[in-house]
Amino acid sequence: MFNFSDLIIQNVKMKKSHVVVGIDPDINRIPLFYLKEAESLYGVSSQGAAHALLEFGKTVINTVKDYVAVVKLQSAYFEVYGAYGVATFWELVSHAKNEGLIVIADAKRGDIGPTSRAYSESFFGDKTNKWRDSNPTVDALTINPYLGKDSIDPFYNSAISLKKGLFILVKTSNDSSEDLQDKQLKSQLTVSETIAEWVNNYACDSIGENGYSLIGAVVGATHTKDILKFRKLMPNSIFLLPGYGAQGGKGENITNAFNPDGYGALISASRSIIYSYNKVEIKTEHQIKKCITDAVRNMNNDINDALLRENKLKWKAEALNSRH
Ligand SMILES: O=c1ccn([C@@H]2O[C@H](COP(=O)(O)O)[C@@H](O)[C@H]2O)c(=O)[nH]1
Repeated sequence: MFNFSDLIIQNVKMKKSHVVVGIDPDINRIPLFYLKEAESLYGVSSQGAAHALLEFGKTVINTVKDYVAVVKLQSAYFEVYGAYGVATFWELVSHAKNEGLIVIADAKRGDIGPTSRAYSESFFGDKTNKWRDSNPTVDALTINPYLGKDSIDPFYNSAISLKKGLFILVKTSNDSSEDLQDKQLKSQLTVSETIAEWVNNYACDSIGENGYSLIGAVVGATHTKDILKFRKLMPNSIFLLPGYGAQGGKGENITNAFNPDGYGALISASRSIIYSYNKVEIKTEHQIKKCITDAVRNMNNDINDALLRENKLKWKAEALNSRH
Protein backbone atom coordinates (compact mmCIF):
# COMPACT_ATOMS: atom_id res chain seq x y z
CA MET A 1 0.00 0.00 0.00
CA PHE A 2 1.16 3.56 -0.82
CA ASN A 3 2.67 5.05 2.32
CA PHE A 4 4.88 7.94 3.47
CA SER A 5 8.00 6.36 1.96
CA ASP A 6 6.30 6.21 -1.45
CA LEU A 7 5.40 9.88 -1.15
CA ILE A 8 9.06 10.62 -0.44
CA ILE A 9 10.32 8.59 -3.40
CA GLN A 10 7.74 10.06 -5.75
CA ASN A 11 8.75 13.63 -4.82
CA VAL A 12 12.49 12.93 -4.71
CA LYS A 13 12.26 11.63 -8.26
CA MET A 14 10.24 14.64 -9.36
CA LYS A 15 12.70 17.17 -7.88
CA LYS A 16 15.77 15.02 -8.63
CA SER A 17 17.00 15.77 -5.15
CA HIS A 18 17.74 13.77 -2.00
CA VAL A 19 18.26 16.99 -0.04
CA VAL A 20 16.25 18.14 2.96
CA VAL A 21 16.56 21.83 3.82
CA GLY A 22 16.49 22.37 7.56
CA ILE A 23 14.72 25.47 8.81
CA ASP A 24 16.42 26.36 12.10
CA PRO A 25 15.81 30.12 12.33
CA ASP A 26 18.08 31.74 14.91
CA ILE A 27 17.22 35.38 15.60
CA ASN A 28 20.95 36.17 15.94
CA ARG A 29 21.72 34.88 12.46
CA ILE A 30 18.85 35.99 10.27
CA PRO A 31 19.39 39.09 8.11
CA LEU A 32 18.90 42.43 9.83
CA PHE A 33 16.16 43.76 7.61
CA TYR A 34 13.77 41.05 8.88
CA LEU A 35 14.47 42.20 12.43
CA LYS A 36 14.00 45.89 11.61
CA GLU A 37 10.61 45.24 10.05
CA ALA A 38 9.53 43.02 12.97
CA GLU A 39 10.65 45.61 15.53
CA SER A 40 8.73 48.38 13.77
CA LEU A 41 5.56 46.26 13.86
CA TYR A 42 5.75 44.56 17.27
CA GLY A 43 8.73 46.03 19.14
CA VAL A 44 11.55 43.90 20.54
CA SER A 45 9.36 41.09 21.83
CA SER A 46 8.51 37.44 21.32
CA GLN A 47 5.79 38.51 18.91
CA GLY A 48 8.34 40.53 16.92
CA ALA A 49 10.81 37.64 16.86
CA ALA A 50 8.11 35.22 15.73
CA HIS A 51 7.19 37.59 12.90
CA ALA A 52 10.83 37.80 11.77
CA LEU A 53 11.10 33.99 11.86
CA LEU A 54 7.93 33.72 9.80
CA GLU A 55 9.07 36.09 7.07
CA PHE A 56 12.55 34.56 6.95
CA GLY A 57 11.13 31.04 6.91
CA LYS A 58 8.79 31.90 4.04
CA THR A 59 11.73 33.28 2.05
CA VAL A 60 13.64 30.03 2.60
CA ILE A 61 10.65 27.89 1.57
CA ASN A 62 9.86 29.99 -1.51
CA THR A 63 13.50 29.78 -2.55
CA VAL A 64 14.11 26.05 -2.11
CA LYS A 65 10.73 24.66 -3.20
CA ASP A 66 11.83 24.10 -6.80
CA TYR A 67 15.05 22.31 -5.82
CA VAL A 68 14.07 19.97 -2.97
CA ALA A 69 11.16 17.74 -2.02
CA VAL A 70 11.40 17.98 1.76
CA VAL A 71 11.94 20.59 4.46
CA LYS A 72 12.63 19.90 8.12
CA LEU A 73 11.49 22.44 10.68
CA GLN A 74 13.44 22.40 13.93
CA SER A 75 10.80 22.92 16.59
CA ALA A 76 13.24 24.24 19.24
CA TYR A 77 13.93 27.50 17.41
CA PHE A 78 10.21 28.29 17.35
CA GLU A 79 9.46 27.16 20.92
CA VAL A 80 11.88 29.85 22.15
CA TYR A 81 9.16 32.43 21.45
CA GLY A 82 6.32 30.66 23.25
CA ALA A 83 2.84 30.73 21.75
CA TYR A 84 3.91 33.20 19.04
CA GLY A 85 6.79 30.95 18.01
CA VAL A 86 4.64 27.83 17.96
CA ALA A 87 2.05 29.66 15.83
CA THR A 88 4.84 30.60 13.41
CA PHE A 89 5.99 26.97 13.28
CA TRP A 90 2.50 25.87 12.17
CA GLU A 91 2.11 28.76 9.75
CA LEU A 92 5.34 27.70 8.07
CA VAL A 93 4.22 24.05 8.02
CA SER A 94 1.06 25.12 6.17
CA HIS A 95 3.01 27.38 3.84
CA ALA A 96 5.50 24.64 2.95
CA LYS A 97 2.73 22.10 2.34
CA ASN A 98 0.81 24.57 0.18
CA GLU A 99 4.00 24.95 -1.86
CA GLY A 100 4.05 21.19 -2.44
CA LEU A 101 6.79 20.33 0.03
CA ILE A 102 6.86 17.37 2.42
CA VAL A 103 7.36 18.57 5.99
CA ILE A 104 9.29 16.80 8.74
CA ALA A 105 8.99 18.19 12.27
CA ASP A 106 12.29 17.72 14.06
CA ALA A 107 11.07 17.67 17.66
CA LYS A 108 12.58 14.38 18.90
CA ARG A 109 9.55 13.48 20.98
CA GLY A 110 9.16 10.38 23.14
CA ASP A 111 7.64 9.73 26.59
CA ILE A 112 5.57 7.18 28.49
CA GLY A 113 2.78 5.72 26.35
CA PRO A 114 -0.13 8.15 27.01
CA THR A 115 2.15 11.18 26.69
CA SER A 116 3.66 9.86 23.45
CA ARG A 117 0.06 9.48 22.29
CA ALA A 118 -0.57 13.18 23.02
CA TYR A 119 2.68 14.19 21.29
CA SER A 120 1.71 12.17 18.25
CA GLU A 121 -1.70 13.84 18.21
CA SER A 122 -0.15 17.29 18.41
CA PHE A 123 1.97 16.69 15.29
CA PHE A 124 -0.19 14.24 13.30
CA GLY A 125 -3.70 15.09 14.49
CA ASP A 126 -6.34 12.57 15.50
CA LYS A 127 -9.58 12.02 13.60
CA THR A 128 -11.35 10.91 16.80
CA ASN A 129 -10.67 14.17 18.68
CA LYS A 130 -13.32 16.64 17.59
CA TRP A 131 -11.73 19.39 19.70
CA ARG A 132 -8.55 19.56 17.65
CA ASP A 133 -8.78 21.29 14.30
CA SER A 134 -7.93 18.72 11.64
CA ASN A 135 -5.18 20.91 10.19
CA PRO A 136 -2.34 21.65 10.19
CA THR A 137 -0.34 18.47 10.64
CA VAL A 138 3.18 17.52 9.61
CA ASP A 139 4.03 14.62 7.29
CA ALA A 140 6.69 13.10 9.55
CA LEU A 141 8.24 13.48 12.98
CA THR A 142 11.58 12.63 14.57
CA ILE A 143 11.20 10.57 17.73
CA ASN A 144 13.51 9.60 20.57
CA PRO A 145 13.29 5.85 21.37
CA TYR A 146 15.15 5.87 24.69
CA LEU A 147 12.06 5.32 26.84
CA GLY A 148 11.52 1.95 25.15
CA LYS A 149 9.05 0.36 22.78
CA ASP A 150 5.90 1.42 24.64
CA SER A 151 6.97 5.00 24.00
CA ILE A 152 7.27 4.30 20.25
CA ASP A 153 4.01 2.33 19.81
CA PRO A 154 1.60 5.32 19.97
CA PHE A 155 3.60 7.14 17.26
CA TYR A 156 3.73 3.96 15.20
CA ASN A 157 -0.03 3.37 15.46
CA SER A 158 -0.83 6.97 14.48
CA ALA A 159 1.67 6.89 11.62
CA ILE A 160 0.05 3.74 10.23
CA SER A 161 -3.52 4.97 10.53
CA LEU A 162 -2.87 8.54 9.34
CA LYS A 163 -0.28 7.68 6.64
CA LYS A 164 2.51 9.64 8.29
CA GLY A 165 6.24 8.96 8.65
CA LEU A 166 8.55 8.52 11.62
CA PHE A 167 12.30 8.97 11.88
CA ILE A 168 13.59 7.18 14.96
CA LEU A 169 16.93 8.36 16.39
CA VAL A 170 19.38 5.50 15.88
CA LYS A 171 22.84 7.08 15.72
CA THR A 172 22.88 10.86 16.10
CA SER A 173 25.38 13.11 14.33
CA ASN A 174 27.01 14.72 17.38
CA ASP A 175 30.44 13.65 18.72
CA SER A 176 29.05 12.62 22.11
CA SER A 177 26.62 10.20 20.52
CA GLU A 178 29.32 7.60 21.24
CA ASP A 179 28.97 8.13 25.02
CA LEU A 180 25.81 6.08 25.14
CA GLN A 181 24.85 4.97 21.64
CA ASP A 182 28.11 3.06 20.99
CA LYS A 183 28.06 1.21 24.33
CA GLN A 184 27.92 -2.56 23.98
CA LEU A 185 25.10 -4.44 25.68
CA LYS A 186 25.10 -8.03 27.00
CA SER A 187 23.68 -9.10 23.63
CA GLN A 188 27.01 -7.92 22.10
CA LEU A 189 25.06 -5.35 20.10
CA THR A 190 25.63 -1.67 20.79
CA VAL A 191 22.75 0.50 21.97
CA SER A 192 22.36 2.03 18.50
CA GLU A 193 22.47 -1.40 16.82
CA THR A 194 19.72 -2.53 19.20
CA ILE A 195 17.58 0.46 18.27
CA ALA A 196 18.30 -0.32 14.61
CA GLU A 197 16.89 -3.83 15.17
CA TRP A 198 13.76 -2.34 16.72
CA VAL A 199 13.40 0.02 13.77
CA ASN A 200 13.73 -2.87 11.37
CA ASN A 201 11.07 -4.87 13.19
CA TYR A 202 8.63 -1.96 13.06
CA ALA A 203 9.61 -1.33 9.43
CA CYS A 204 8.94 -4.89 8.24
CA ASP A 205 5.24 -4.54 9.08
CA SER A 206 4.72 -1.36 7.08
CA ILE A 207 6.33 -1.67 3.66
CA GLY A 208 5.04 0.52 0.84
CA GLU A 209 4.92 0.13 -2.93
CA ASN A 210 8.62 0.93 -3.47
CA GLY A 211 9.85 -1.51 -0.82
CA TYR A 212 10.37 1.08 1.90
CA SER A 213 8.68 1.51 5.23
CA LEU A 214 7.09 4.58 6.77
CA ILE A 215 9.40 3.91 9.72
CA GLY A 216 12.68 5.68 9.00
CA ALA A 217 15.87 6.15 10.99
CA VAL A 218 18.04 9.12 11.90
CA VAL A 219 21.69 8.29 11.21
CA GLY A 220 24.28 11.08 11.35
CA ALA A 221 26.00 11.99 8.06
CA THR A 222 29.10 12.48 10.21
CA HIS A 223 29.51 8.74 10.95
CA THR A 224 30.76 7.63 7.54
CA LYS A 225 32.16 4.31 8.77
CA ASP A 226 28.93 3.23 10.48
CA ILE A 227 26.49 4.07 7.71
CA LEU A 228 26.86 0.81 5.73
CA LYS A 229 26.37 -1.26 8.90
CA PHE A 230 23.12 0.57 9.63
CA ARG A 231 21.96 0.25 6.02
CA LYS A 232 22.37 -3.54 6.34
CA LEU A 233 20.52 -3.59 9.67
CA MET A 234 17.60 -1.51 8.34
CA PRO A 235 17.31 -2.29 4.60
CA ASN A 236 13.70 -1.06 4.29
CA SER A 237 13.97 2.20 6.19
CA ILE A 238 14.52 5.62 4.74
CA PHE A 239 17.44 7.24 6.51
CA LEU A 240 17.35 10.89 7.49
CA LEU A 241 20.99 11.99 7.66
CA PRO A 242 21.62 15.29 9.45
CA GLY A 243 25.19 16.54 9.74
CA TYR A 244 25.90 17.55 6.14
CA GLY A 245 27.64 20.93 5.73
CA ALA A 246 28.04 22.77 9.04
CA GLN A 247 28.85 19.52 10.91
CA GLY A 248 31.30 18.35 8.25
CA GLY A 249 29.34 15.76 6.23
CA LYS A 250 29.90 15.63 2.45
CA GLY A 251 28.30 13.81 -0.49
CA GLU A 252 31.16 11.34 -0.74
CA ASN A 253 30.60 10.31 2.92
CA ILE A 254 26.98 9.28 2.64
CA THR A 255 26.57 7.17 -0.49
CA ASN A 256 26.39 3.97 1.60
CA ALA A 257 23.14 5.23 3.09
CA PHE A 258 21.51 4.61 -0.30
CA ASN A 259 20.38 1.18 -1.44
CA PRO A 260 21.47 -0.12 -4.86
CA ASP A 261 18.09 1.15 -6.19
CA GLY A 262 19.40 4.69 -5.65
CA TYR A 263 16.88 5.56 -2.93
CA GLY A 264 16.49 5.20 0.80
CA ALA A 265 18.23 8.31 2.13
CA LEU A 266 17.49 11.98 2.69
CA ILE A 267 20.41 14.26 3.47
CA SER A 268 19.62 17.23 5.68
CA ALA A 269 21.42 20.55 6.06
CA SER A 270 20.27 23.67 7.87
CA ARG A 271 22.93 26.29 8.66
CA SER A 272 25.03 25.71 5.53
CA ILE A 273 21.98 26.53 3.40
CA ILE A 274 19.90 29.07 5.29
CA TYR A 275 22.90 31.14 6.47
CA SER A 276 24.97 30.81 3.30
CA TYR A 277 25.69 34.56 3.17
CA ASN A 278 27.22 37.28 5.27
CA LYS A 279 24.46 38.55 7.56
CA VAL A 280 25.87 42.10 7.73
CA GLU A 281 26.57 42.51 4.01
CA ILE A 282 23.27 41.11 2.81
CA LYS A 283 20.73 43.86 2.12
CA THR A 284 17.86 42.47 0.05
CA GLU A 285 15.65 39.42 -0.19
CA HIS A 286 16.85 38.96 -3.76
CA GLN A 287 20.46 38.59 -2.52
CA ILE A 288 19.45 36.04 0.13
CA LYS A 289 17.49 34.00 -2.38
CA LYS A 290 20.48 33.92 -4.73
CA CYS A 291 22.83 32.68 -1.98
CA ILE A 292 20.38 30.04 -0.74
CA THR A 293 19.69 28.88 -4.30
CA ASP A 294 23.42 28.51 -4.99
CA ALA A 295 23.95 26.62 -1.71
CA VAL A 296 21.11 24.18 -2.27
CA ARG A 297 22.05 23.56 -5.91
CA ASN A 298 25.67 22.92 -4.90
CA MET A 299 24.51 20.45 -2.26
CA ASN A 300 22.23 18.68 -4.76
CA ASN A 301 25.11 18.44 -7.24
CA ASP A 302 27.56 17.22 -4.61
CA ILE A 303 25.23 14.39 -3.57
CA ASN A 304 24.06 13.48 -7.07
CA ASP A 305 27.65 13.47 -8.38
CA ALA A 306 28.75 11.20 -5.52
CA LEU A 307 25.85 8.83 -6.30
CA LEU A 308 26.63 8.89 -10.01
CA ARG A 309 30.21 7.79 -9.28
CA GLU A 310 28.79 4.76 -7.43
CA ASN A 311 26.16 3.99 -10.07
CA LYS A 312 23.41 4.91 -7.61
CA LEU A 313 21.94 7.90 -9.43
CA LYS A 314 18.90 6.19 -10.88
CA TRP A 315 16.84 8.92 -12.50
CA LYS A 316 19.25 9.30 -15.43
CA ALA A 317 18.85 5.59 -16.21
CA GLU A 318 15.08 5.77 -15.64
CA ALA A 319 14.80 8.69 -18.08
CA LEU A 320 16.80 6.77 -20.68
CA ASN A 321 14.75 3.58 -20.22
CA SER A 322 11.45 5.43 -20.57
CA ARG A 323 12.56 6.68 -24.01
CA HIS A 324 12.88 3.12 -25.38
O1 LIG B 1 21.54 13.43 14.95
C1 LIG B 1 21.02 14.52 14.75
C2 LIG B 1 19.64 14.69 14.78
C3 LIG B 1 19.12 15.93 14.48
N1 LIG B 1 19.93 16.97 14.18
C4 LIG B 1 19.28 18.25 13.83
O2 LIG B 1 19.56 18.54 12.46
C5 LIG B 1 19.87 19.91 12.29
C6 LIG B 1 21.32 20.06 11.86
O3 LIG B 1 21.59 21.40 11.56
P1 LIG B 1 22.92 21.81 10.69
O4 LIG B 1 22.90 23.29 10.72
O5 LIG B 1 22.73 21.26 9.31
O6 LIG B 1 24.09 21.23 11.39
C7 LIG B 1 19.53 20.58 13.61
O7 LIG B 1 18.16 20.95 13.60
C8 LIG B 1 19.74 19.47 14.62
O8 LIG B 1 18.95 19.63 15.78
C9 LIG B 1 21.28 16.80 14.14
O9 LIG B 1 22.06 17.74 13.86
N2 LIG B 1 21.79 15.57 14.43
